Amino acid sequence: MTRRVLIAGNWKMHKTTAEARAWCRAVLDGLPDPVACEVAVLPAYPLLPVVREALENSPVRWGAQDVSAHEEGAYTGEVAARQLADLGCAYVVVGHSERRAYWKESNALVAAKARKALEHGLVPIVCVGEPLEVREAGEAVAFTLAQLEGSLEGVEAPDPGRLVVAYEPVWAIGTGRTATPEDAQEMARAIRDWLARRYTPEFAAGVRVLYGGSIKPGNFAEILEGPDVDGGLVGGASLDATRFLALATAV
Ligand SMILES: O=C[C@H](O)COP(=O)(O)O
Repeated sequence: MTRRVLIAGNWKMHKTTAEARAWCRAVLDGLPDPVACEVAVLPAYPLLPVVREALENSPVRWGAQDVSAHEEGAYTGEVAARQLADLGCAYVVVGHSERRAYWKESNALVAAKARKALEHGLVPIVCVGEPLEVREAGEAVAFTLAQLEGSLEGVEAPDPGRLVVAYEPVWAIGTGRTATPEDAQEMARAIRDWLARRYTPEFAAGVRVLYGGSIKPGNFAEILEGPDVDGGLVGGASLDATRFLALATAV
């Protein structure tokens, strides 16, 4: 099964509405036609209407960085999957390591968010990855697969195109230190093998597995050489439209 490379830019807590508009304009102006990969941007919630307005009817899709596990109601500060769907979101990140670390999100909560996203037609980008001490202890694969198992508890995607897994080693996020292409491929392969056991080999063959952690134009092409690595979840290098475009053209 062919899997289309996905480059998703996670802006995290950056940009104003004016900056978001300028980024969208610059990316649309610079994007090759046709573009060889799928491109998406994941802004903070308040920027979604602006991004939607700028990107509607373009090849660039958009999504959110988190979602509530609740349907709707008295949950101050939460944003519902149906609200994201209403804003035209295609994707939503769940279980980013920053949310796991700073808001103590558990695997069970991440799985509930992924299920809620799917209920509303959003594609969850389920993030997993080990901290440095786990990698140094040689336990990275076992740790990450256990995290994945918990984060996909009860998650049944209707087809493989409706689920994305992002491997983001915690020690590589925002540090300038990237996993080697071999390490990224080893983990992506292990994730796919696990998906084949948990779902079916056909399903696993269609799920996109992204790498994330200090991706930049200079290292992306070699990371993508891993046959099981299907794209990138990009933080810092997605903020600047020119650098982001350089990633899209590296594919
Ligand atoms: O979601 C994106 C990741 O956290 C990677 O961030 P980074 O590219 O700034 O290391």
